[in-house]
Parts: sequence; structure tokens; C-alpha cells
Amino acid sequence: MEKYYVSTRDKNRKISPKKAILEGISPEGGLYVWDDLDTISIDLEQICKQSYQENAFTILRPLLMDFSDEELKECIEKAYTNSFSSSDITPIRKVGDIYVLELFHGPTSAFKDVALTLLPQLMKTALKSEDAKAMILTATSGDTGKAALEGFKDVEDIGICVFYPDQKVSQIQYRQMATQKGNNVKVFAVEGNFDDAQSKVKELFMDLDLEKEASQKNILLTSANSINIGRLVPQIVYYFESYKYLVNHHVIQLGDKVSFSVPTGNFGDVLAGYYAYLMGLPVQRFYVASNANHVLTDFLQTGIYDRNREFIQTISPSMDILISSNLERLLYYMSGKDTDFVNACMSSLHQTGRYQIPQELLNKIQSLFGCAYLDDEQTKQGIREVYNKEGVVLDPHSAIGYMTAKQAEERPVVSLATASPYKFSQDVLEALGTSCQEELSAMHSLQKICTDPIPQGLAQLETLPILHKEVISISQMKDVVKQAMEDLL
Ligand SMILES: N[C@@H](CCOP(=O)(O)O)C(=O)O
Repeated sequence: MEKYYVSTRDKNRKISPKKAILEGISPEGGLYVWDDLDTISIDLEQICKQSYQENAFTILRPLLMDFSDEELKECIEKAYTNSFSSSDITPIRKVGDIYVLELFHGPTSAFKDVALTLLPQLMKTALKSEDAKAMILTATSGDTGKAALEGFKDVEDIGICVFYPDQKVSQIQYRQMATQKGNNVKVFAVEGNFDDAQSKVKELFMDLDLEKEASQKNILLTSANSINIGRLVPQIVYYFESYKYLVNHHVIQLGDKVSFSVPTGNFGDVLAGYYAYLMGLPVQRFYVASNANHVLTDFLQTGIYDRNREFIQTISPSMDILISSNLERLLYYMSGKDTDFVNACMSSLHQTGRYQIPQELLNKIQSLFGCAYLDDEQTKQGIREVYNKEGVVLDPHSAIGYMTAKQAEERPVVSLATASPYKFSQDVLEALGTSCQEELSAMHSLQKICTDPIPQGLAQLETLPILHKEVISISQMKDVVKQAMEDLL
């Protein structure tokens, strides 16, 4: 079995997992993938008997081949001890006939915590073999930024710069990032949208001048976004965990198939599910749930990916994305690991903003992936409906996932709840018929109807000073990264 990851755009680019984690993306712009994923067969019976931490080890063991058993166990132990408010890490709640997988019980109340509590540990371990420092560049549409800041704050020999779209994240998401403490962090609002920030970050990873300056300082530039395999693979675990729940609660029998509904913008979360499927998880279908920026829905229905459209700011800002990075990895696997094909699609996307895949490939993708999208009005209606019928308050992203799950023909369906409703208090309250002008007081009003208390990390926002106020243009991003290398490392 091959021990190396390769690039989706260059098979000759072979790299160990540790190096892939430290590089983030491949120098020619491809994403790292592992060709032998479908030769792994995770023992489901064993999964159903083990704890979350044990399952994380079982699942990540074959994917992170150059980590020793001891290293991997230690990383997992450090990531998941006392950092989640639920001992299950990712508990399930039955809401109507849908199984809602709650991924927001970590330090920053979003699903990103599941991977961003572990990635810093993996990166620290990988750095030991390099004798270098790392600078992490992260683009965020709201959730990744805070989770990455929290995960990497004050980690020795690692600095982090986060770029979020100015005025295009929720008030709570903004406060979470703008109040971030830590002697190795920088946070910037950028003039533009998430796609602008993500594209620029990718460009910076390929910038030879920046690379030269970094390497003179013995610094590696890397990513905390799901383009980094170290960010992506920890998310595979919760798909197996939800299967464990369904078996252990006698909803299904071992071997039965399950469907998943996944709200997603960058395609990372649903791709982690597809990885679980390749590794032996019995899956009927994945439903890709989108908001008004339904570039993925259109792609899955027509085979045409076209980002040439209006960018819509929605009440589910974490999914306000038109360039879905991880789709590249799906195309790689589904096309039979055809790097020429991936290259052609990606260069067409770069040059014209669109590409089209052959009908045969579309049929193959459609046999596993369904899709739906909800605009803001439908999202609010969904939040209202779930609350009125089931007494459960969902955040806008999770409501999109839930309503998509309801439309699915199959049962059981696990719907991924990606963030706490408190992160979007104003919009959730408005959906429920109450308005509140101020986000922090909105959190308190929401508490009166939510069964869960306000998470500690959000409750403390009221008392924390704003530490990061800089608003920069996209073209200034390179300069601030250079400065951050000086200041932080
Ligand atoms: N939804 C994300 C956007 C970045 O996605 P990632 O999974 O690649 O980090 C966010 O909230 O920042």
C-alpha cells in the first residue's frame, strides 16, 4: 500500500502525511489525496464498541501513516480531553424522524472544532521532524477562523493569520474573532467576500517571493482550511460515530445503509463523509444542502459548475461560497484518479469561472449525491417549523441541512448540525417571530427558548475587548503576512 499522498493535479508529486499537513496545498495548486482510500475497510463491529477517541485512532491510523501509534494517540488524547461540553464529543439528538448530529459542542460552537482541536496537535508533531516554524494562513466565512484561532493560539513555533470578509459574518462570529487573545495571532477583515480571501490565500501559497522570504526565516506556510488533509480527515470520525449511535440504539443493524444530509459551502464536510464511505461506511446517499449561493446544487443537477453569478449574502454566512475547493477531490476520485481531467476542470474554472463534466461522470456522482437548497425565507421557515413541531432551535445552516433531510426519500437520515443557534441569535430569533437589534442581547433572549444554555465561549464575549480592528484590501494580504512572519515568529 502506497504511503504517500499525491496531488489531485500531479501524480508525481508524492508526499508523506506529515509533510502534506505542513504544506497545506501542493505547489501547483492541487489538493493532497491518498489513492488507496478505498482499500481500507474499517471494522464496524469494533467501531460500535469503542469510545470516540478510540474510533478516532482506528480511523486515522491508516491515513496518517508516518505518525507513530504513540504520537497519534497523544494527539487525539490532547485534542478531545476536556475540550467538548459533551462527553460523546458529537452527540445525536432525534428530532422528528431525523437524527441530528450535533457537531457544535466544542470550544467555539461550530463543527470546525472537531478538526481544529486535533490539527494543532498533528501540526506540532509534524513540525518536530522538520526543525522549522509554521505560519498558518486561513480564510474564513465565519466558523473556521475562530476555531483555528482558538486551536492554534499560543502554540509554540506556530503563527496564524485569519482573513474574514468584512461585514459578511454574523455579529457573534465577528466578535469571536475580533476579541481573540494570543501572542501568535493576527485577524484581518478583508474587503471582499470569502472566495476573494480564499483565492488570495491559495495564491500566496504559490507565491515564490513569499516562499523565499519564509524559507529564509525557516518558516513553512500552511493552511487550517479543509484544503489541508490534516483538517479534513478528523471529520471522517463523526460519520462513523453516528453509525455507531444508530446501531447501538437499535435504529439499524450492522451493515445497513444510512443517508446523510450535510450543509456545506466548501464541500469539505460532505467530502469527509465520502471518505468514510470509501473506507467502508455503509452509505445510501449524501444530500448536499446549500443556501441561495447554490452553485453546488446546480452542479449536482446539471454537471455544470458555474461561479459566474451574483454572490449572495445570506443568514447562513458560513456557506456563502461560490468556489467550493474540495469538489476537486471528489472529481479526482470519481474520475478514476484522472489528474489530466482535474487539471482541465480547474484551469477552466480559473480562466472562465466554469467547467462541465461528462454525462457519464455526472451519473456516477448522482448515484451517490443528492442535493437541495433553501433561500433565506425558506431557511427561516425551516427554523420556525422545527421549533414549532419539535421544540428544537436550529441555527440557519443546520436548518438547511434538516429541511433537506426531510425531503429525502430514505430513512434513516443523519443531518449534520454544524453550529450552535446562539452564533446566529438575531436571525434565529427573527425566524421565530421576535426581533432584537443587538446580537449579544439576542443571545439572552434566545436562551429563554433554547434547551441548551449559552456556551461559555459565547457568553464571555460581552466582557471581552475588541483587539483586532484592521480592515485591509485583498492586495494587502501578502504584506500583512510578511509582517506577521516578522511579528509572530
Ligand atoms: N465555512 C467555512 C469556510 C471555509 O471552509 P473550510 O472548511 O475549508 O475551512 C468557514 O466558516 O470559515
